[in-house]
Amino acid sequence: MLKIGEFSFQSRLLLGTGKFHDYDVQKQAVAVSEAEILTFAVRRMNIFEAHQPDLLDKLDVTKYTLLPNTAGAKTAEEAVRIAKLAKASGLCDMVKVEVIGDDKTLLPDPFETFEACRILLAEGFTVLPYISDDVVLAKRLEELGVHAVMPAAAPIGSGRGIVNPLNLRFIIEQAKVPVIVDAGIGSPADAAFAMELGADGVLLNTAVSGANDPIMMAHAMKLAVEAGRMGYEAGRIPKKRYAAASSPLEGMITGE
Ligand SMILES: CC(=O)[C@@H](O)[C@H](O)COP(=O)(O)O
Repeated sequence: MLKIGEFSFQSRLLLGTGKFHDYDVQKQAVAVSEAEILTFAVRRMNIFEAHQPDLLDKLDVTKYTLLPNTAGAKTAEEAVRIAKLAKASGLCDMVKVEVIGDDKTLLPDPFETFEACRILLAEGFTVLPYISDDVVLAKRLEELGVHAVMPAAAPIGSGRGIVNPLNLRFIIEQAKVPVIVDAGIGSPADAAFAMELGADGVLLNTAVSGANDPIMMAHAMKLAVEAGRMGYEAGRIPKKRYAAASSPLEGMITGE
């Protein structure tokens, strides 16, 4: 069970709704993923600007928890404004805080992200900041009171997978709130690896929407997240330098 603030979920896979070429494919991909949390960029929606499309048009939104995100914000003030607009539109008051600090890498601005989180927490939002895999920032945000942290595996849309597993592991080990690995996941193996590291969930978009078969990939991601989690809970064997026989002659049950 994934618990974020007051909310509880069976699924540990969070899905982005953008960049699908076809809304029917998006709908089917969302369904087979069995994701319960869907995120979308408020600024790309017609609630923000009338000419924008409705990314959720084909989806039965009553079946999901909608996680508005503040993509497109470059300052704390913009992120707060977007979050408030989403809330005023009757959407969930859980918000993914995304404040981009660099246009080329789309990496988040830690200072503006922190400030946006401070303001939104004071206003009663359930706050999930998207951050780099910065161990100290994750800690500071937790102390501030955020409800989850969302460190990037790699830059958004890069599909590079987990570039710094050690940092993610440090973030996970110290965390007292859920850690959801967000952005840069390229394949089911990446998603399973994040879960095996001990992440509480994975958020991804491009790996599914950009796949040759987004519906099959959504299914694969669901299985990968479940398998990774089970592997983590089961406890993997330690890595050894040398071989250890699979059928040793001594020290095992003999049947006598
Ligand atoms: C949809 C969303 O919130 C993205 O900003 C998110 O970070 C996913 O990134 P990928 O597209 O790399 O999975």
